Amino acid sequence: MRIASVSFRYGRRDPWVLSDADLVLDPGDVAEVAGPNGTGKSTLLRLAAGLLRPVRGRVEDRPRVVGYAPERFPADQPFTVAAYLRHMAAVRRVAQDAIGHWSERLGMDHLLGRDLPDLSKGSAHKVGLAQALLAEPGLLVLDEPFAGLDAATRAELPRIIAEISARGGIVVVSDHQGDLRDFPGLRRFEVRDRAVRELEPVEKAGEAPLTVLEVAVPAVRAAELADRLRAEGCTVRVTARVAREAAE
Ligand SMILES: Nc1ncnc2c1ncn2[C@@H]1O[C@H](COP(=O)(O)OP(=O)(O)OP(=O)(O)O)[C@@H](O)[C@H]1O
Repeated sequence: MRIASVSFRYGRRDPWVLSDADLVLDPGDVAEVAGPNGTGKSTLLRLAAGLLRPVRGRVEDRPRVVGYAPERFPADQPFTVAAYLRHMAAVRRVAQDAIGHWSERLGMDHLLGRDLPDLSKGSAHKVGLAQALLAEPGLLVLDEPFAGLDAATRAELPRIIAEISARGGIVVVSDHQGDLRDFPGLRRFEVRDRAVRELEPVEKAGEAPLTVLEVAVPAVRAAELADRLRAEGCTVRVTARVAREAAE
């Protein structure tokens, strides 16, 4: 699948989020999309999934069945989890057994009878994942899938991604927390300055000896810098604020 010279802005008066962005993904690829906050990761993912149309450029050879799980599942809908998933299975022409399969794997059997608006953020997120997985997607797009997940589901998700990749599916994940960093063969991309560029594979970076660098930065810049360094493949630990004199 190819994102070919894609430019996108949300409205005529809005700034370009992406400009002439290119990305080629092959069957079986698992791609992590990183980048500082607000640079366009979610936008790129929605363009890849076909939920947004490029203003310029094209998305070519997108697999026919696409699963997309948004960063925030819109839980404000008057259904139970089971009714919602039954509806999604019907829309996607998937056998209803798929619901039981995915609800078990995602540890959400106990949620099936609950009303969507009553779910916690993490539980709603699982519903978003389940609906994305129902139809055996050839392209699975997950926006921050690990955020708010319990430990068991966090551990299960890379296994699910590996299975989709093994049958030739493409998986695109924005992963702010780096949960997929150890995923074998992971391709890493960064969205920055309206472009998409591929980063070094983690294995290569992992072969080099490590140095621990202590850096004190103004508190307001900490999150952005930490994100940027994580996108570069560094391990970042943010510690408490210190008084300026102590830092010097
Ligand atoms: N529906 C929208 N309408 C107008 N502008 C939008 C819309 N969605 C996103 N934007 C803008 O597009 C830019 C890219 O947003 P996007 O959500 O793709 O970034 P992101 O890298 O995923 O951010 P984050 O890390 O915070 O999730 C931002 O400036 C954002 O304000």
